Amino acid sequence: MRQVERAIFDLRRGLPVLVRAANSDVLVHPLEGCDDEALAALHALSGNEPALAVTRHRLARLGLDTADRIVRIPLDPADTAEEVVAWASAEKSALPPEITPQSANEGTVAALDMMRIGLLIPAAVVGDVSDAQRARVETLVADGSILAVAAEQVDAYAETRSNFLKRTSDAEIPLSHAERARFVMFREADGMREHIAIVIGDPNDWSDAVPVRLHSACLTGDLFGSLRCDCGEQLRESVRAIDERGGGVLLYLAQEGRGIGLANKLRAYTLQDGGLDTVDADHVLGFGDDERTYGVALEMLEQLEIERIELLTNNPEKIAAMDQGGVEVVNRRGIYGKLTKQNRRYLDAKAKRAGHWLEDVLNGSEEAGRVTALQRPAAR
Ligand SMILES: Nc1nc2c(ncn2[C@@H]2O[C@H](COP(=O)(O)OP(=O)(O)OP(=O)(O)O)[C@@H](O)[C@H]2O)c(=O)[nH]1
Ligand SMILES: [Zn+2]
Repeated sequence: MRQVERAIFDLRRGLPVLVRAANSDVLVHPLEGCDDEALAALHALSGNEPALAVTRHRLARLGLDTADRIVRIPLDPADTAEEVVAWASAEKSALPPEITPQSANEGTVAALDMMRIGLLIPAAVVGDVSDAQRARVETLVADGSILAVAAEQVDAYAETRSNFLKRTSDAEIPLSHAERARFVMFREADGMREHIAIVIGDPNDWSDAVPVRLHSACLTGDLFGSLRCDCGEQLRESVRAIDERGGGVLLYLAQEGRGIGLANKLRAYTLQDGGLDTVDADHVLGFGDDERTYGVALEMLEQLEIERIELLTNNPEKIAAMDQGGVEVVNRRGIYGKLTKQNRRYLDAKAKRAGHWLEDVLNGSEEAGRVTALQRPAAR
């Protein structure tokens, strides 16, 4: 497991790693930091012509469909790094017609899984190690110049990494909107991410269906009051609403940018400034509509012994995730930020593309910045 974490760390630093797999060992260079020199080095060291590995979301942006999760686009020695980076992440980009994407081998799939876990753009240049180059590559692995990791270790890591949340510490933190608040900190097993449960009030006094907010981190909105989204107001209003309802829990989840990370969210914002909506911008970078999963939230609720909830959300996916995880959503409560000229397009896309219940905000009939008094049954 530690080897996988080291490999992700190297990829984040822009260094190549070797992924060992049954059919072929694969040398991987992350897209970020990929220049002509890196391309040439990968070609020379692997002994094979490199390929560009991308997700099916990215391939769709290039106008091609695939049933595979990850594909490889074969590269030619004449292709420049600039072209390769554009095929992987530029808004307007097309592959030369003679290029046909191929299924990705096991090592390549593992490589892209590491990119996603490391919150990098999910794309890489990869080269299968030839028999002629094997000894040279092994020398570099043996002397520590290149880190090697097994594809099956990556699979195991991706499946179990968020299991076994460790409760690390907690403290009373009176908040302006909820004086009786306790921050309870959890750390994922691999130590990479931390999540916080803000426990409001006394659990003994909570109503049978505990008011709960699952809040995905948004540094720009939560902390700086960005007008591009509604997160900051939703956060503060949730705290106030939970307190008003006799207490409950806000889970502050380390899922910045719907799970793509802050660096990629900023890239997505720049793409949106060029005209794309929030979902299409993520697709351009190779991500799906929403990269979040809620296993961590379910585990936190389990550790807090919460089984029945009133969920503060406008997002049907969150209700579905709780249902599937065995937490009963007895009721849903809408929670809205202010409609601004800067966030209208974002909220509109959330409603149209992801089915969020935001029609009252968008048509102006909902009082801005407040939690609604509406008691809508959970949509199932
Ligand atoms: N990728 C991406 N993420 C964004 C964008 N705008 C906001 N976000 C992120 O979207 C997430 C919003 O999270 P939440 O407030 O939990 O929720 P939601 O899915 O809108 O659902 P509810 O607020 O519960 O209705 C945060 O992680 C933000 O950082 C964007 O344009 N692109
Ligand atoms: Zn936000």
